[in-house]
Amino acid sequence: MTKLSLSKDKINILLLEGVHDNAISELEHGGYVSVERLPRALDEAELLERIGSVHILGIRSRTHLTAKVLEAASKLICVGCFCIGTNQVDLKAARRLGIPVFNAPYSNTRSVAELVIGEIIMLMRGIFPKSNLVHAGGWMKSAKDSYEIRGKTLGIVGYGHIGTQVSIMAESMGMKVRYFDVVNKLALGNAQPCHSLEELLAVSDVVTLHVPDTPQTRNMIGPAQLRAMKKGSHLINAARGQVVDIEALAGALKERHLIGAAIDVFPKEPGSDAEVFESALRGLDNVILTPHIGGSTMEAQANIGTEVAQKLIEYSDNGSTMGAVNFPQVALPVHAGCTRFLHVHENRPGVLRKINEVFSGRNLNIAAQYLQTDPELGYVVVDVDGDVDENEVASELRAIEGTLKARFLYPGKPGGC
Ligand SMILES: NC(=O)c1ccc[n+]([C@@H]2O[C@H](COP(=O)([O-])OP(=O)(O)OC[C@H]3O[C@@H](n4cnc5c(N)ncnc54)[C@H](O)[C@@H]3O)[C@@H](O)[C@H]2O)c1
Ligand SMILES: O=C(O)[C@H](O)COP(=O)(O)O
Repeated sequence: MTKLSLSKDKINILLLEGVHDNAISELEHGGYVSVERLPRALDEAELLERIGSVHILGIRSRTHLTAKVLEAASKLICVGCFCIGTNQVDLKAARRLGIPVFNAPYSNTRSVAELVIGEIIMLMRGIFPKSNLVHAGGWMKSAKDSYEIRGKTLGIVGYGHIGTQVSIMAESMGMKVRYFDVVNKLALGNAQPCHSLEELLAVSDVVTLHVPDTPQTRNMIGPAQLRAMKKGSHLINAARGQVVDIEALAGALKERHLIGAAIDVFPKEPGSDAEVFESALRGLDNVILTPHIGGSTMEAQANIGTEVAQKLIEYSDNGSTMGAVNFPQVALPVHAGCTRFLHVHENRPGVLRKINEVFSGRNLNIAAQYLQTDPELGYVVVDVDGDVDENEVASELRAIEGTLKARFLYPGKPGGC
C-alpha cells in the first residue's frame, strides 16, 4: 500500500445521513480508520462548526454544501454524494476551491424506475384511496376510474438513466412510450420521441419526470403545462422537488383535470424525520406521497456505499478524479518509487510551463505527467523521481499564479520510479 503524505489515520472522514455500512468497510479496507458516521444531515451552522477538521465528507441529498461551508473547509480534499443528485452542493464553489465532488450516477436508477412502474399501476387503478377505505372499514367494489395500463401512453420527460429504464419496463407491460429530452437520445424499443414538452403532455395518460434540477427545469410543470395535460391523466415526479409547481398541481387535482399523482420529491422537504411535512397535496384523493425514497432500497444503498467510497479512496490514494462531476477527469496508475504532486489551477496560458519549470529548475526528472483541462480548470498529476524536497516543491507549486490547490500526495523512494 502506498504511504500518503498525510498518514491515513490522520485523514478525518465524516459521513452524514446514514450512509450504508459498505462505505465504512470499503474505507477501512483501504486503511482509513478515522471515520465518523452520523445518521442525519447537518445544517449550515453545524457544518460550519465541524467542517474545519474534515478531510473527506460524505453526504446524501439532505445536506446542503454552500459556498460559505466550503470556504470554511480548509482541510477538505474531496466530497462524496452517496446518491445521484449533486444539486445540494455548490459545485462551482467546490471547483473554485479545488475540491472534486463524486457521486453514484446509476446505483439507484433501477430502484427509482421500479417505484415509478408500481405507481403507474396504483394510480391507474385508484388503489390507495380504495385501500384506505378498506382500512377504515369501508368497501367500495367498483371499476370507476380504474384502468389497465396496457395500451395507455406513458410520457417520459428526461430520457436519461432512469427515464430509459422506465421506458423498457413500461413497454414490456404493454404501454406505448413517448419521451421528451433536450438532447437527441436513442429511442429504446418502440418508444417515440416528442418534439416538445407540449406535444408529450397532450398525448400522455401518465407523465413521469426524470430531469435534473437546473434553472431550465425549475417549475417546468406549472399551471400552463398542467392545463396542457390530457383530462383524467396522472403525473409522477421522482426527480427533484423544484420541477413541479405544487400549488398548481393541487389545483389541477382538486378540479379533477388530473385524477392522480405520485410525488416523491418536494420543493421543501423536512430536514429530519422528526419534522412535520407540510404540503398543499396532503389529504388529496388518489395522490401517493412518499418521503423522497425513490432510491432508498437495500440494494441501491449498498451499491452506492461501495461505489462512492471507492471513488473517494481512488482520489485520496492516487489523485484520480475519474467520475468527479465538477472536475477534469484524470487517472494515473500508482508509480511506486515516484513522488506524486497534484496541481489544480485556472485554465490560463503558461501555468503548465511554470509547473514544469519548478521541476526542471531543481533538475528533477518528470517520470509521468497527466494533464486534463476544461474551459475553466486544469488538473495535472506529476510523478517525479530523484531526491525530492516535497514540501519545498509543493510550496513553489502553490506560488504559481492561477493555482487553486497544490499538494504532494506521496513520497518517492531512493532510486526513484
Ligand atoms: N427520488 C429519488 O430518490 C431519486 C433517485 C435518483 C435520482 N433522482 C433524480 O432523478 C433525476 C434523473 O436521474 P437520471 O439518473 O435519469 O439522470 P440522467 O442525467 O441520466 O438523465 C436526465 C435526463 O434529463 C435530460 N434533461 C435535462 N434537462 C432537460 C429539460 N429541460 N427537458 C427535458 N430533458 C432534460 C437530460 O438530457 C438527460 O437525458 C436526477 O436529477 C436525480 O436528482 C431522484
Ligand atoms: O439523488 C438521488 O440519488 C436521490 O435523490 C436520492 O437521494 P438520497 O440518497 O438522499 O435519498
